[in-house]
Amino acid sequence: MIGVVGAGAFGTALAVTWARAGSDVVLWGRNTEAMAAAQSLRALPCLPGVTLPDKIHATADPGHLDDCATLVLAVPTQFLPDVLTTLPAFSASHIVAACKGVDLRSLQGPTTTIAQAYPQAVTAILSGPSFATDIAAGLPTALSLGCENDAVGASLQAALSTPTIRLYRTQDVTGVELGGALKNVIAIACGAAIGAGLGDSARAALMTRGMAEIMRLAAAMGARRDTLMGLSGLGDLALTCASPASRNFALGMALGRGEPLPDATTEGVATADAALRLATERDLDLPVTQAVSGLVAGRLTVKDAMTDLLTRDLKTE
Ligand SMILES: NC(=O)c1ccc[n+]([C@@H]2O[C@H](COP(=O)([O-])OP(=O)(O)OC[C@H]3O[C@@H](n4cnc5c(N)ncnc54)[C@H](O)[C@@H]3O)[C@@H](O)[C@H]2O)c1
Ligand SMILES: O=P(O)(O)OC[C@H](O)CO
Repeated sequence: MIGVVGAGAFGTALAVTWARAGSDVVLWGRNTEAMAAAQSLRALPCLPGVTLPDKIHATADPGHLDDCATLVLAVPTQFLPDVLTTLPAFSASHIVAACKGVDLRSLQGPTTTIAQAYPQAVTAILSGPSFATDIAAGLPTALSLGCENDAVGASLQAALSTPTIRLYRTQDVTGVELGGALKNVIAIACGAAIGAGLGDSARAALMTRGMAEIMRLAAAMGARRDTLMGLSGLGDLALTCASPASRNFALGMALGRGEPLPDATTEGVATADAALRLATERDLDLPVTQAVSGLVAGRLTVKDAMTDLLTRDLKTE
């Protein structure tokens, strides 16, 4: 049985696809009334029009997660430590993070946070280009599964792949985590460029230089280059920087149009500052990330940010 913690858009979409593929799934959300309604109406408002298969048990009672050998945590990264301390201890042997961010307080990726709470469990990270709505609609998706323990990684890869979700496996957990987290920051930059009318060429430049920043920081933290050139990295960057369906890209577009910050809990907002701190500790320069940090905090306008980026010293590629 698979336990999914977090009945938001992504957790629900994953639960739906695994249930459709034949797994029994416990879908846990913190709101008792909302989860009782989900269990009886077989739907959740975060995924309109999607019917919860019978194999999903929607609940707000964490006791129902006790029998799950595998737990998948699909909550926003900045809330993960709270979720882990609020919930009772579980006996799950495998815990998979499905979050895309770096915790701003600890500067840790989700698997490290989980491993501290559950030292007995093997942790893994599931990330890659995927909109919850696409997964729930049964559209084809390919994701990266990062797990240091390759035997457990292989069993999770088999258990969590479905006819519509294909998982690729790697032991490079850091690379998968950082690829998914840092692409959100670059998506905000690209959205801002498009929202401000700076054009597709500017977006391509930001994607490319943003990818260089992702590689620079990730390599300094021990990630492998080929991981970042894979699904969680280049793949997710391509999706998120090109689609207004991305909350990070849409947030950037709003800022680019001169509107106030729409939602400070969007993953890329906190992760921009976390990435900058990680870079400062390593004496690395991340100019696009720095621009995003200034933009979301209201310290910079898009015009100022572009001027800063364009007037930097000229360099080799
Ligand atoms: N939505 C997508 O298309 C998508 C795709 C891939 C990955 N992700 C990632 O999945 C993660 C979750 O995103 P989502 O889209 O499901 O978000 P969401 O906003 O739809 O849902 C978040 C869930 O977390 C819960 N939550 C929020 N704050 C909480 C708290 N303090 N304590 C306990 N629970 C809390 C909410 O109630 C909700 O159930 C993020 O890291 C996101 O980047 C999302
Ligand atoms: O809506 P976003 O910006 O959180 O993006 C969703 C997924 O991460 C895309 O892979």
